[in-house]
Amino acid sequence: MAKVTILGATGNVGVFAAHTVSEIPYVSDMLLVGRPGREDFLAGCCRDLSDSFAARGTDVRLSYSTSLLDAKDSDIIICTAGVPRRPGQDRNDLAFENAKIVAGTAETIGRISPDAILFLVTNPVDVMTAVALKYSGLQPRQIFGLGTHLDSMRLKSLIARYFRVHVSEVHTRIIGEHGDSMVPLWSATTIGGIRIRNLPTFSGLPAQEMIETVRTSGEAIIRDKGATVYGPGEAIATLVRTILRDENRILTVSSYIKSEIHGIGDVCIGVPARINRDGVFPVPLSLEEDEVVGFRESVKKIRTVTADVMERLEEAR
Ligand SMILES: NC(=O)C1=CN([C@@H]2O[C@H](COP(=O)(O)OP(=O)(O)OC[C@H]3O[C@@H](n4cnc5c(N)ncnc54)[C@H](O)[C@@H]3O)[C@@H](O)[C@H]2O)C=CC1
Ligand SMILES: O=C([O-])CC(=O)C(=O)O
Repeated sequence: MAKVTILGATGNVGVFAAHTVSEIPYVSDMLLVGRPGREDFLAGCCRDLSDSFAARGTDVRLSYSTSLLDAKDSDIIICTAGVPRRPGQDRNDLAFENAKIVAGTAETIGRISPDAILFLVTNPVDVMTAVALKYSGLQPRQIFGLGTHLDSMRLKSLIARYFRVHVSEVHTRIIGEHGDSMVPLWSATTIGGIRIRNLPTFSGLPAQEMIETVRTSGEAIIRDKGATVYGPGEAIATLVRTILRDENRILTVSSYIKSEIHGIGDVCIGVPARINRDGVFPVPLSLEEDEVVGFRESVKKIRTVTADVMERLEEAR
């Protein structure tokens, strides 16, 4: 049984993640952490969630706090704390402001919960994963970000609809930045176990259009309804379940790579990783030529933003 803590629990993503994560049978304790001044909202969330537990027969000890120190002894800490982008902004525009929040948070977590797995959702998520890794002092296997998992799910859904098959028949991945430079792996995309490129209908697939839809998906949802909630909330629960049930699933998350992909490394970025109770382990893989080129570009971009943020953080401290 496990204790899961959600930081930023008064936010759009945090509130819904509390609901999805509480459904996982291995979760015995859930702590919602918000900022001082938000006690009434947090208390209300706990009461509201408890009602849903009664309705569905869930047995989770639920509590809230405005002190990060109560996250002590957590098995998994999910960080959704930070500012979201507004319409017209890029995720990278949030980098420094959110890095300040994540760096301080990670330092405390490294001290009070050295065995925890720290799961970053805050954007820009690849950069936040690197900041958390540096400031927490935890092992790379203990730190990961939602990365391109949600993008991969968005593409999976578009492909399933195009071919009129159940989503479970589609396997696909997007690697690289959770952002504009993301790279779809058509070489690793299958439908019913058959490589998508071997299907006669592949030639008619509007691949570029699909990727553009995925790239702009978050922006479009934010423009229309203010925040992306259900997609990230369910994706968060999938990852928490994978860890707690020790499933060894291979999901595409932001993780520190040394040189696993064509010798490219020393960066936190979206890559396929084996995920289990011990954490997150990037899977070495070979890509096709055009995919390597795209991945290198994406790594270069993330490295630049990360280096800039790290430098500014050091100056500000
Ligand atoms: N990686 C991904 O796929 C996704 C990432 N996100 C990111 O998650 C983050 C949260 O998004 P929303 O819940 O929509 O935002 P929100 O504004 O609804 O909630 C933000 C939460 O962070 C807390 N917070 C803000 N500033 C803080 C500070 N200085 N110290 C401590 N806590 C602070 C707020 O109190 C609130 O609980 C954003 O950075 C957003 O871009 C959101 C959706 C998907
Ligand atoms: O687009 C955003 O800012 C939120 C996010 O990362 C997503 O839903 O993919």
